[in-house]
Amino acid sequence: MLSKIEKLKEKLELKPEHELEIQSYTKQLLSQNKNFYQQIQRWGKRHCSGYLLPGHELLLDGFYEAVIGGEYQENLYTVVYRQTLNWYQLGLGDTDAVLLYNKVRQLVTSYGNSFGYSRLAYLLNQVVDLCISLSVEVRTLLFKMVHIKQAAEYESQRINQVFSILSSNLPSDLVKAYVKHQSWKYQVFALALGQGLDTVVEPLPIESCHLTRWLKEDNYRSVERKTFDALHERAHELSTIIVHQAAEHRPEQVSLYLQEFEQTSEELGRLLLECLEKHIAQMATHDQLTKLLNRTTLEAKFSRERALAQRLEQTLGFMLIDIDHFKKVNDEYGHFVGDMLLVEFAQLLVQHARMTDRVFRWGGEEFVVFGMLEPDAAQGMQQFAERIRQAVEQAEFCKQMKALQVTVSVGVVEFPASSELSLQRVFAQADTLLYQAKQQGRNQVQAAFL
Ligand SMILES: Nc1nc2c(ncn2[C@@H]2O[C@H](COP(=O)(O)OP(=O)(O)OP(=O)(O)O)[C@@H](O)[C@H]2O)c(=O)[nH]1
Repeated sequence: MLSKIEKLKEKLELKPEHELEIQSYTKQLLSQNKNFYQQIQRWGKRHCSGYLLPGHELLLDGFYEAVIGGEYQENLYTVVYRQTLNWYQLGLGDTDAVLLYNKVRQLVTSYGNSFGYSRLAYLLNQVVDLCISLSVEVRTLLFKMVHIKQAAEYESQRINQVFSILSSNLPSDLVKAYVKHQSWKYQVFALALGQGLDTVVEPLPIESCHLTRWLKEDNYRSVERKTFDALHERAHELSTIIVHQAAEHRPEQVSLYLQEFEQTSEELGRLLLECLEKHIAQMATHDQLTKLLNRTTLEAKFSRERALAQRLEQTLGFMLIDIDHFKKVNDEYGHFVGDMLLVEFAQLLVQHARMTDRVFRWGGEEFVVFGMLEPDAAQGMQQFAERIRQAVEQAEFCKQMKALQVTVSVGVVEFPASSELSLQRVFAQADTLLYQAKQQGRNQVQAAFL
């Protein structure tokens, strides 16, 4: 595929043999006068001095070498880019740029003619046409980049605001990754736009990316990792290329890679958003510490389970479990150990529960388990509660820190689903039984059939 500069050269009929011709003239001139680039630069500055603002370079170093040197590949694009950027920063508009290029046109014409090379003057005029076309391209690109940079800045502010409201509920590494990604992007645009930055823009190394860290600890496994990792790696690869190209002032390359970067990050963003939605939905229905269902879902699950049990003419079992003297654990070993114990305790409950049982964290150190009983298992829930009581009694918790042993008190209620008992009623009964268990010395199960 032809590059933009190749296409422009074709349009302007600047052929490879013309470039060779210019090169051979330049060689001749250079052999006659070693300082001729500096000379023409001084000459140019004199001619264009009317446009010169104090302290500002109007025609950059390297510009004449690029124009007169005869090599019109990527380097000319880079030089014209820097030149256009320079004018853009000085506030010169399109008309000023054309006027300046006309000065350059006069300059190269008289330069060619003064050496008696009218053919060179003609060819260099084509090069000036090429520079003007490139400059127009660059200006269009600059406007586009300014626009995208503003959009990225705005997006970054918006994300910061939204996240500062939500962040206490969102995974902080994920939030940091989003914000870092956005601010990196507009810094790259700033770099490509030649704007001075307080800090050096570095590519984003994948190893230190917050997203990588978050993904490692993603408890929800909600992202399809193979696709996600490939996209994520490509985004970081692109960031290295883009920073490099931006520092080298290659706008065509920057915009090309940024386009791919945008597509990649949009796709990444889409996958992450899906994942966040799942996460937020999860937060509404699950306890964040133990990952068990929370009390807000208890009512709905209870009604559903009771309706199913009614259809099947089954008996339901409901138990309320409370860890004995849990306050002591917190007081003696701190909340961190207390939390760890709660997590391990929840895992123990899940391990012992049947597939059909529902396990909830009611709050604090209280848990609820309910489910249908096996048709022929009389007092099934009571036996199950007893098994749990024994398992807890024998278990050691928080082994990494300090092996702890605890006991539980349990209130168990069993009732036929047809009795249409409300959750409140069942819960109150289980709570009374739990209270009795505590009163009678803890580490025991109290049960009733309603
Ligand atoms: N670490 C930790 N502690 C919690 C959490 N939720 C509640 N607690 C603590 O659990 C303790 C419950 O104490 P109490 O209600 O007095 O009950 P207890 O010490 O277990 O005594 P009994 O129930 O009478 O055997 C309080 O100290 C709460 O601060 C939690 O999420 N993490």
